[in-house]
Amino acid sequence: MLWDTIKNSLSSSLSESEYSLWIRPLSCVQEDDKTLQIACPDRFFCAWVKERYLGLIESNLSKIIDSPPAVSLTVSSHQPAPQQEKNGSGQLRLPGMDTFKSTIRSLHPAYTFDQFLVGESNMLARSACNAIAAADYTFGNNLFMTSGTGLGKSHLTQAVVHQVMHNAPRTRMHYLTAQQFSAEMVKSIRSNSMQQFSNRFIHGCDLLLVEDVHTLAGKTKTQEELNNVLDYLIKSGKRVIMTSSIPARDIKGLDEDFRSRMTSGLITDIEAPEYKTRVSIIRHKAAHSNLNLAEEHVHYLADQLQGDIRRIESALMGIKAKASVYNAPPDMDIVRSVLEGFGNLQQQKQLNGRMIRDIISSQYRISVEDLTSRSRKRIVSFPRQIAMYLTRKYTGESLAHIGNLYNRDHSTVMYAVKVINRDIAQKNTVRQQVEILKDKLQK
Ligand SMILES: Nc1ncnc2c1ncn2[C@@H]1O[C@H](COP(=O)(O)OP(=O)(O)OP(=O)(O)O)[C@@H](O)[C@H]1O
Repeated sequence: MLWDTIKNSLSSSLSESEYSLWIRPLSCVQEDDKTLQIACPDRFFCAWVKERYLGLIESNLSKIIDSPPAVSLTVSSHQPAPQQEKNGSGQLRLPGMDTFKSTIRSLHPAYTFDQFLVGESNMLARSACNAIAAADYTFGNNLFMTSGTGLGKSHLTQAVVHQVMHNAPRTRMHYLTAQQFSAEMVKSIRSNSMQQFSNRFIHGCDLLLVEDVHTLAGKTKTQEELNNVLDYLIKSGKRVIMTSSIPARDIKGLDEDFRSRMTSGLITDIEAPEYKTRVSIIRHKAAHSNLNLAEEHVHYLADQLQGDIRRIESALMGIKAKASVYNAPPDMDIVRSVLEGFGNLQQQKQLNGRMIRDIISSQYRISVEDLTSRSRKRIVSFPRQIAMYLTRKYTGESLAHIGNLYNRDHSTVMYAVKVINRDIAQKNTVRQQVEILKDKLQK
């Protein structure tokens, strides 16, 4: 009862997506007239709810009860049971019917949800993948995930495969790259077995995961075939995840029908991890490889290595190797000498929020005072939103930090990023302006 009342009031104070994402999956395991025990689906979820929503839940509870609120969060002890055939395939198999086995390209054993560090930059992608793995349709049944290189697309995609193999081993999964799909299709055409090829993906698939779909640019026949497969799978409620290093709207040489089908579900962009997440990634990866790094080194690396997480991994390997050659714990000299090998550090370091603010100020001929003022005039608010969007995209600065540069809070930055993303998708003028500014920043 208490929990229902609190949920009702949260549903009116939070946005629909926030409510569905973070509150709906919670369940109340115990309540009396002054305490609530709430179960979250997993550890990550628990930590997130604790940080973001526990205060809100407690303040709602204190409005209903007289004593100080006592809310505890636990991880649900109810692990999803391995899915049965019915959940896995969505169809019963009759004797004699083709059983279509899964095809799974090789998996990295560490690309699991547990090993994936979460921050604002990848939170939505992680939650959506988790939902798809659990056959939970909160985010729909198909997902298009984009990011720059080394930001976790393959890691998350493989985490889904690992989890499904563990929890619902009878699910018929096809996990492959777009190039592999294309090569297999060509082989089938040559061997006159296109019908079997189509059947395997259309009738023998509960979960399709295709990586690097941007490589299909210009491959008309493969696009046509994959389009048919997607059409069937999406309409029949099967699950699909696709990844691309380029946003779908920017992939050249794509059939428009195919582009629109690929992006008919949730589109999520993983951004470069913000400073706090980089620190967690460095700590986690160092601990995993038995590398003892002082906090000073962790923060130095987080400051220097923005973007591509492979660079962090490579730096840690280098530090470990050098430390073992010198038979000494890593010190700042070792850390620095390893980073010297990462050529464009300097360039990355130069690009920061202040610099972007100055560029926007000169491009739009608006003073920094106006950009940081309370003015909501379009002539000021639009460049400000563009500046926030570009800072988010091209630096690892946190939402709060970017907000500070403009005397705003983190939610204003989130809103700006959302508005500009939407405008880029819908308005040519905005897309062109952003392209021109991106060029300037890259120079
Ligand atoms: N959030 C994260 N937490 C921990 N490790 C991560 C995270 N994101 C990425 N990584 C690690 O970074 C490396 C690169 O990630 P991944 O291969 O998934 O990137 P990608 O986006 O698929 O890149 P590409 O587009 O180049 O294929 C992997 O070793 C992965 O484990």
